[in-house]
Amino acid sequence: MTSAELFSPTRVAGLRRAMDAVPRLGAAYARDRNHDRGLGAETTVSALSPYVRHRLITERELVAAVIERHGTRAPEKFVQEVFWRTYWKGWLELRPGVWRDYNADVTRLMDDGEHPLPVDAGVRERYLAAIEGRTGIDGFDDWARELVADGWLHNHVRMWFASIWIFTLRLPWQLGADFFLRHLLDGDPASNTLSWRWVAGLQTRGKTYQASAENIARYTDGRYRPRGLATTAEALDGPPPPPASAAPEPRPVTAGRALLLLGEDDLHPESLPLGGVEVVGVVRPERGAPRGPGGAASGVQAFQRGALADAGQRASERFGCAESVIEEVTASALVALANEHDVDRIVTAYAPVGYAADALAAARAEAAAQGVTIETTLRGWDARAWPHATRGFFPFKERIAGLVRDAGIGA
Ligand SMILES: Cc1cc2nc3c(=O)[nH]c(=O)nc-3n(C[C@H](O)[C@H](O)[C@H](O)COP(=O)(O)OP(=O)(O)OC[C@H]3O[C@@H](n4cnc5c(N)ncnc54)[C@H](O)[C@@H]3O)c2cc1C
Repeated sequence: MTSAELFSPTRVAGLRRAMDAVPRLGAAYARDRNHDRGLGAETTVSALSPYVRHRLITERELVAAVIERHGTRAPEKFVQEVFWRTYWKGWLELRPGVWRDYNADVTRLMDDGEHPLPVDAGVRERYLAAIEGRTGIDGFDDWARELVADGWLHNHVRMWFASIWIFTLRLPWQLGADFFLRHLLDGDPASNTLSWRWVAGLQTRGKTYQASAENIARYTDGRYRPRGLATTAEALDGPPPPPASAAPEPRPVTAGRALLLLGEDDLHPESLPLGGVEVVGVVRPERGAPRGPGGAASGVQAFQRGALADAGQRASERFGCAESVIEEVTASALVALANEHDVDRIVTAYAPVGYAADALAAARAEAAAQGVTIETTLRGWDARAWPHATRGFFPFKERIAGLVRDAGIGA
């Protein structure tokens, strides 16, 4: 099956998958989630990440659905996993320099060809063997091919893959993160970059993740038992993470007529906090953000485009106005549409650190110079959680029950 058959890029498809998954996301999830049984009926996890990543389904509605079904105790593990996503997003939001450094590293390590390859000839050979599934390492080669074909991997597989990439194949972690980001339908600047850093021992300083043949055999129900894996996993060297900056403040958007711009990070415009905004037109880019110098894989591009189109249609129905499609987010395209609709304001969901936010920031500065303001609106879910992503996940975890309550869930 192709990624398009496995993951249809619509909210309805996401909701259907969620309805099937929710009964399994209580005690069964806590017990079985580390086993990789692949995608399909036997999956031990939700496989909802492409939908959650683009907010075709919001974290809030997913957590609310599992708590409504199971109560608060049984789905604790699942709720925590959803909050890992929120935590990583907050952590990177408070330290955008880590994202800039990662991008600079990828640019430095790759040549500037149409299909970029590592500059270093020795790395290039091993890199190609790894991404084409030709290393001879049991499991790893199948996972590389699965990632390219399906656009999704189980969490445990991602951990083993990253660990083997870094400690057995001795490839730069940034190139593995880039390979993941370009091929995962859920490819996310925060969850991906910071998980790779975590495996490498850069995130929790000195603490690495070491894949072992026994662990892989156990959690793949004996399907794989790779030989020759690195027997040590010494943390990589790197600068300590910068101190946390201030979290973005939620500000009410100015009431009145405005265009609503959709972005691929938040595709549930129906639940955006829009206060007194009167949406007079919906704007969406035709394609999603690039995902690195090599661009997003074709399956990812198709998912991004489909998800944007799905949200555009819903928004246009919800707000009762026409939708305009622009090629990509640029000031010239947005200012022209603002003039056409006789408005000087465009409202959009807050774009978290990543490629889409970079494009938005550039367009915002240029549009302002031409008299069109782009205002962002931050969801309460992020606004309440991100300020707590200053240290490790464990202190953050203590806040989860309160954050769930503050989101009005289980009340
Ligand atoms: C090296 C590596 C790279 C990763 N890259 C990404 C990425 O680019 N995008 C991404 O969304 N996740 C990433 N993850 C986290 C995690 O593997 C996926 O979110 C998860 O496998 C998605 O499958 P699921 O929907 O079945 O998750 P479930 O177990 O069903 O969890 C439900 C939801 O919680 C969130 N979630 C669960 N586990 C994590 C986690 N460890 N970190 C962050 N969020 C989590 C996801 O939104 C997920 O859809 C990465 C993990 C590793 C180890």
